[in-house]
Amino acid sequence: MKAAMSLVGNWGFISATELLIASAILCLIFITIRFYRPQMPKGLKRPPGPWGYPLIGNVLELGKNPHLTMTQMSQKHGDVMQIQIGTRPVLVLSGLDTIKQALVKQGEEFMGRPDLNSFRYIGDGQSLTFSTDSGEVWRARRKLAQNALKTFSVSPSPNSSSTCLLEEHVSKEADYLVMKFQQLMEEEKSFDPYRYVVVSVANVICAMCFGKRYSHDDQELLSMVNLNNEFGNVAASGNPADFIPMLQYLPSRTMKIFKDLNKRFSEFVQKIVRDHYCSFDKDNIRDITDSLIGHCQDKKMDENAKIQLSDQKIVNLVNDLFGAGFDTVTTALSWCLMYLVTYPEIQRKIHEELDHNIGRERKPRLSDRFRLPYTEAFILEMFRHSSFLPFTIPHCTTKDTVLNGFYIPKDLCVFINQWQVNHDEKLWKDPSTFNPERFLGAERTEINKAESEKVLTFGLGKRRCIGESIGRWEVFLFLTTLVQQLEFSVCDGGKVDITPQYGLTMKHKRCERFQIKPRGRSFCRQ
Ligand code: HEM
Repeated sequence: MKAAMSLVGNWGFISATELLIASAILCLIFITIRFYRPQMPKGLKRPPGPWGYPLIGNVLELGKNPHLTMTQMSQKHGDVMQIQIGTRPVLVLSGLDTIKQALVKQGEEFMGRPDLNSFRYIGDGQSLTFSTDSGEVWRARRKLAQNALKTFSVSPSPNSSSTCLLEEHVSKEADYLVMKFQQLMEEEKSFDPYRYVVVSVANVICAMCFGKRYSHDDQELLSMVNLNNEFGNVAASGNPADFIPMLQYLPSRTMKIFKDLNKRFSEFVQKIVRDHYCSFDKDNIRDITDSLIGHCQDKKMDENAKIQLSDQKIVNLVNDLFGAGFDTVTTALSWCLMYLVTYPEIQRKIHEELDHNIGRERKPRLSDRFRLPYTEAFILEMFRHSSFLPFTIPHCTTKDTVLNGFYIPKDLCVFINQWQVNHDEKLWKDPSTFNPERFLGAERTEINKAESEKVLTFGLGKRRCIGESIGRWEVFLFLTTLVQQLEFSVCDGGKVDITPQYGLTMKHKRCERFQIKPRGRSFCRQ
């Protein structure tokens, strides 16, 4: 996700003066709040949780891997736990049943987004994903985005034998990657695949949003990819003003960089939308944006202003889809490659399955998913084991409610610990072992649906990822095309480091020692 903002992180960059002023004021507020704590409704309890310090709350305990610490804390305090990050109380939900109860059964109550300082700068506060709006306008915009994704992905491909546009774009990019990796092997003898995967995935989104594929050396595309990575790096260090709101009034270097990057990203998207506006399915989008405008704007507004607003919504839409759709898919694919080289035996089984069911002559297609259960199981296990989105995007409550007998007030920030669910010993045998077979049915010829549905990667309920199908399909098609034609390893049989580095999307350490061996006939385009 573009806004790879970590929930907490390295707070070492607050200056001593910032800290002193804020401490003094906040100690006072803290004491006042403790003294005048609101009364609990009768018969209900406050969620349990660890005791925190004034001003910083539990920040020190959370350390460098908050998903692991919160998992440990939840073992002591339970699936509904309240912690304090800075001055902000945060409800942390663990356990698949509790999370389903909150996000699905009580979906309306847990669907909000918190008013975090950083979120206000993403897409000028108009983002579908991050804005605090979860009412009528948000619903219309989510629908618009879902329709746009459908139009851009599953529509039949007019110019090729592919079954849909998505298959055509991914297949083309995956072919290019095979060719690029072969060329890198010849010229450099080893390479870092991430640098090339990221551009290919960005290209798929570009093709879907703008109907245009960029060359891998295109400066415009490369600058956007770099911008997004820079954004991820800054955001991964965490923004203290999100959790100590008072800090937003003090000058902050992180916030300045954050605003600047957001502005540059928006300008980039606006430029490409202007350049490629003619390739949008405007009638479809305008129909929906018109009804959206009807909800939120004065109906007497003149036509020009309506069109402008419509275009503005398209900019926001592209901003949302681009941001959400390319970092996630790139990260998933690069985790797949890491697991392939870490477990050569598993890679061999995927090769066997591909050879047996597709051969090496025909290109893999999306419809092959059901013929390749082991490969599908591998992808599921990658999602589960890496849990590279350890938390969903933060939620917040839209009204006072009760969960598992605990009183939960309106506007409380809620973290959903996906990592905990994916490593819960009550749900998984040996959760720390990477074992795709856990997802195969008794016959080993199909995926065990009940097991696969326990993996939590795309969130649940009203805020569930709208790009889930596209994300899964992209990962499948990129992976099968690469693995059908190439065998991956690292130089000298070396090991790679697959320890996740904390962030909203957790990455592994980059590895420049990848090697490939071609596996027979290749049908790459030159
Ligand atoms: C492997 C790929 C992907 C993963 C793991 C993933 C995961 C997620 C997660 C965890 C959320 C937050 C859910 C929540 O807050 O409860 C999310 C939201 C979202 N995702 Fe994805 N995603 C992926 C790919 C995509 C793609 C390809 C697109 C679009 C092109 C997309 C668009 C979105 C949008 C727009 C939201 C915000 C939904 C809302 O707030 O209503 N995602 N995704």
